Amino acid sequence: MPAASPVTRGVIHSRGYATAPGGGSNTLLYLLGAAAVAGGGYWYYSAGSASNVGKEAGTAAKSVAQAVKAATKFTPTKDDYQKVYNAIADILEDNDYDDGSYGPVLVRLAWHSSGTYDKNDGSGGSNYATMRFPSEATHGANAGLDVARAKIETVKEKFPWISYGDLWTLGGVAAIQEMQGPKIPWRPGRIDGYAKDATPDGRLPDASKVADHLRTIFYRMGFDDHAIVALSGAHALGRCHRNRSGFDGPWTFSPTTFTNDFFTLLMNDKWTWRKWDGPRQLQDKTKTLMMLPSDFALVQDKEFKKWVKVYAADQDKFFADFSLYFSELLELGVPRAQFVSSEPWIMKSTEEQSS
Ligand code: HEM
Repeated sequence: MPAASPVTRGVIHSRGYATAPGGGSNTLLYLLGAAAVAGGGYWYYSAGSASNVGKEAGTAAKSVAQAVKAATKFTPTKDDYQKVYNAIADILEDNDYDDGSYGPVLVRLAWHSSGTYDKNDGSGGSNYATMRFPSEATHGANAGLDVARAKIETVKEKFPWISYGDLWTLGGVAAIQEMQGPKIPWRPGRIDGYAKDATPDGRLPDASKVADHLRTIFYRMGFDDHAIVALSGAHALGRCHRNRSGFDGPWTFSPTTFTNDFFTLLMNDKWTWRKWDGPRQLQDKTKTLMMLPSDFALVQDKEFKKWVKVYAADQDKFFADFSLYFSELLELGVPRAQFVSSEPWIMKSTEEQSS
């Protein structure tokens, strides 16, 4: 257990919003407050996807009215969040998309919406779902995540009371669990912020860079070397897309199942630089799989490599550590007081529910 994780538990980075979304008198107060500024601002209940940016004040006021009505009537319970989880699980599989699942790109959405956190000033993180705003959605690192946001918007339509921050992070949780990964402790409480909360470009890692850069980026979030390696194991899932990052191909032969294959392949395969017209990346001997320069840095750096070896040899250990760090990642930037529960919840997988 990576008990010494540096992401300090219990630190509250309050940004001045005293509300628990989805219910209670705090929420109502917040809603009414927001109604007062609806003309000028963004509203956490309204459909705040990037395409809606700049909607008329009248629409915002209408959304506010609906939200006030909803909030006075409805306080979501854990069961309600489980229903959202199930609805996300329902939209994952699609044989016409990539390797047959939206799971990997939803994991990437959850990670990119959280990994903007800066522990030095408490800005960024999953709280305000600021990737809804063009100023953040257009960051190079977020290329392609419009696909994930549009897909999960179909769930938001069914459960309009959930905040985008909660929805996107729950999307990552559901995707990992449904793709046979570990349980990811999660709890709701994020609220949707405003365009002014959007983070500057450059907070997410650059795949063409190596160990020093990874440390700069992840230490800023409050993570350590151990966490960097564990979290990178998510690259067992999904693939790179030429029209998104410029890189190309999957990391493993089972990109829709969560495994420790990223580490076993990294340790045991022979990786050579691919000769092509794209950005520098490595390929395996079958020329099917790829590694990014930043992935390869994990076996070039002695400290990182220690953990790569551990995870290549022990999938259970990887699952346990990944679960802890991913759960922490998804809570970055959220004031403790906002969470509706003092402890994270374990959401049931669809498999468990059917057995
Ligand atoms: C360590 C630094 C990291 C770098 C430099 C990096 C870089 C990238 C790049 C370039 C892509 C390809 C995007 C595309 O072309 O579609 C990608 C995809 C992905 N990343 Fe990372 N990543 C990092 C860490 C993480 C972490 C911490 C997670 C989650 C815990 C993660 C999860 C994913 C997933 C699941 C995909 C596949 C998305 C898809 O199939 O559409 N990555 N990453």
